[in-house]
Amino acid sequence: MRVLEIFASLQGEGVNIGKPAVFVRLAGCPIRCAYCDTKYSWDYGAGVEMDVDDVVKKAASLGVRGHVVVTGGEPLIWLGRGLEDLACRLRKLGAVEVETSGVYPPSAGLDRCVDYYDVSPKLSNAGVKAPLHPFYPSSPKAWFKFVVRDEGDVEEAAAYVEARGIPRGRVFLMPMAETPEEHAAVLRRIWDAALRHGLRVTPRLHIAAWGNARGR
Ligand SMILES: C[S@@+](CC[C@H](N)C(=O)[O-])C[C@H]1O[C@@H](n2cnc3c(N)ncnc32)[C@H](O)[C@@H]1O
Ligand SMILES: Nc1nc2[nH]cc(C(=O)O)c2c(=O)[nH]1
Ligand code: SF4
Ligand SMILES: [Mg+2]
Repeated sequence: MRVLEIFASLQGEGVNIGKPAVFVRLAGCPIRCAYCDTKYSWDYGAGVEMDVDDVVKKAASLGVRGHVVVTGGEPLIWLGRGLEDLACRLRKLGAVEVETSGVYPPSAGLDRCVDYYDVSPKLSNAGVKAPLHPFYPSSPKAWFKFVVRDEGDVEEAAAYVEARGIPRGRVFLMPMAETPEEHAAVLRRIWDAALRHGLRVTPRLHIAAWGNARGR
């Protein structure tokens, strides 16, 4: 598989926010959201070719235990091409969380080895067609992060959750931001709308601390 980076950091977003974790970022994404903060991951040939063995060895060598995040790009493009084996073997380091757009359902083999799906369904602010697969609203392992930049986006997220039967207790709103300044400004802009709709907000810890720096 093509691997962009393997690093240790704090999980910056979502249900596992704040946990020390090893991140494995796989290359390739066909979805191409307007706001994507990881555009360098889109190219299928980005990064370096590594076999699962080497990825697990490198991840283990960072010394962090307890939590692993597999992200991208869109990591599920690697279904049937090493992703299942990778997730199952990373589990010896800790709980496995997969960051995904939710467009592709997991295989049974992947689902066996994933502890959390951190799903980020795409609203109109992404400017792309990326329908959420119905697997996720009914998976007890799925949590949802909606990227929002203003009150209109919060309204759209609330309607989306209602329409797809996504359990509200598994939903977060997340500010669209790549700098600490934007992050604070967007939080202030969505704050009251989140309250009105009774939806939980996740900050982006790494953005607040470092901006959109690679390896953080
Ligand atoms: C780079 S994506 C990789 C995983 C997968 N492709 C996805 O979209 O969920 C990781 C997370 O970053 C979020 N994200 C990307 N760009 C962002 C931005 N500018 N502001 C806030 N969140 C962003 C995505 O929505 C997703 O939750
Ligand atoms: N600290 C940190 N937490 C993250 N959670 C999800 C990330 C991602 O890019 O998928 C990410 C990231 O890039 N950095
Ligand atoms: S699906 Fe994820 S990686 Fe792909 S463009 Fe959207 S935010 Fe970026
Ligand atoms: Mg990121």
